[in-house]
Amino acid sequence: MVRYRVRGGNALRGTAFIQGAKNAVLPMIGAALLAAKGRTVLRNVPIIEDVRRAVELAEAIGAKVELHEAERTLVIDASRLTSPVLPAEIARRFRGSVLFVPALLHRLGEAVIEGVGGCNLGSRNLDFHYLGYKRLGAAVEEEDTVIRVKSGGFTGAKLYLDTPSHTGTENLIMAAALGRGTTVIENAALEPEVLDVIEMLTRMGAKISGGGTGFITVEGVEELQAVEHTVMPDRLDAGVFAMAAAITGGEVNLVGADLDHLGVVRYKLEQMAVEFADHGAVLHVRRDRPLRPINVITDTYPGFATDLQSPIMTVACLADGASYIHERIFDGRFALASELNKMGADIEVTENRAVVHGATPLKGTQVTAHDLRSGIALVLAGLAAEGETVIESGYLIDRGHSYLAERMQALGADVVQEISPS
Ligand SMILES: CC(=O)N[C@H]1[C@@H](OP(=O)(O)OP(=O)(O)OC[C@H]2O[C@@H](n3ccc(=O)[nH]c3=O)[C@H](O)[C@@H]2O)O[C@H](CO)[C@@H](O)[C@@H]1O
Ligand SMILES: C=C(OP(=O)(O)O)C(=O)O
Repeated sequence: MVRYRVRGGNALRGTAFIQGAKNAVLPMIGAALLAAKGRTVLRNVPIIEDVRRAVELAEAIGAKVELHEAERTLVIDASRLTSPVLPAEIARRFRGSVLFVPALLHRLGEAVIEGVGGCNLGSRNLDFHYLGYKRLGAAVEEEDTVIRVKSGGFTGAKLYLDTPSHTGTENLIMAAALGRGTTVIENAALEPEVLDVIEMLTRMGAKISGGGTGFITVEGVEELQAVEHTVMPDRLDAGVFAMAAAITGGEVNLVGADLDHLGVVRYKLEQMAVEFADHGAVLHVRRDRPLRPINVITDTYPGFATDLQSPIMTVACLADGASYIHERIFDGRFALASELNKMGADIEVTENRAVVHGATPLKGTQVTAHDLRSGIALVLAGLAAEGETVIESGYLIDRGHSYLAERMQALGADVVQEISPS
């Protein structure tokens, strides 16, 4: 059992190093498995539990993978894949497991999906993925909880997504990249991580155009080569550290954070009284005026990232007045509200809308992380609370944030990770 203990009261000051992006490295591991020869090298890899699970899953299907933690580097040799089965005990522990399907289809002609995990946020459908594979020529069979996809090679087609699914876009690009002919994907995701994956695939030899326009064209090629690629910085990790400075009235330098990647999140934080100054590759963040309340509507990029909705809910607790939050991406992403209420917050939730009545002082207590971002949002609450906040399960936080306690301590926060037998 992993738990975090946080003692509040310190304004964060100093320098934090922003990790590589979880939501870019996971599809990149999937992309590395498309290369039948050579070794892929991924740099700036975040040392998070989801990456550890992805390494285990890649090994379970036959790849040879080395995770060099100190160097934040992955070396992947996918020259021999041996099993099409994505075993439930690993695949159900993270969402990124779904990104291994295209490589299995290209390399082994079959993928057996015993389960896909990820944060529990309400419905997390995969119909766009399966419908897309079918339009490219695959057969999809469902037997109880197991899904079997078979393909004797993909043929280009016109695809569309009802909404711009992040992993759906990445998977259909990877499926089309080694197909025959031209595929067009309409209403494709615009997230910076998707563009970084396209950059890596292009370096591997894929022919992809229209990234970032919502209208992607893929010309299939015969093979893809193993390459070296540096994972982009994690905009969600950067957003969390910016909010940690904001909630404590601190001042931090975020090395590697890219202000443009924050999209609307930047403007919402500015409206709350957070100041940003871009010094090249270092983002300076401070807050020294009272926090103002905010209206947030989550959306796909460049709208307000749903993954930062929980953290900003915590910050809103300390703003004087009512903040309104409308969650539009997931239908079950407000489990945080009742945990914050245990700490003294006053949050009302009606379906996918929340009203945060601030400012309410927060008091440390034992709280539950229901998912990765509600977990990190509770760490933020702990930083601003009186007394000690204990958050379980810390594993969920470690799924997406690397060396959290160490990086928070470097800013003067009292955050400790505790590991005990469960
Ligand atoms: C590993 C990864 O990259 N995870 C991110 C990815 O998740 P993920 O790729 O799973 O999120 P999607 O963009 O696919 O899902 C968003 C919404 O679309 C719906 N949908 C999606 C696919 C589909 O086939 N059918 C369907 O109905 C889902 O139920 C959900 O309500 O994007 C999310 C939204 O930005 C982020 O919160 C996650 O951090
Ligand atoms: C929802 C998230 O992740 P995943 O899709 O990996 O569950 C997240 O990162 O907040």
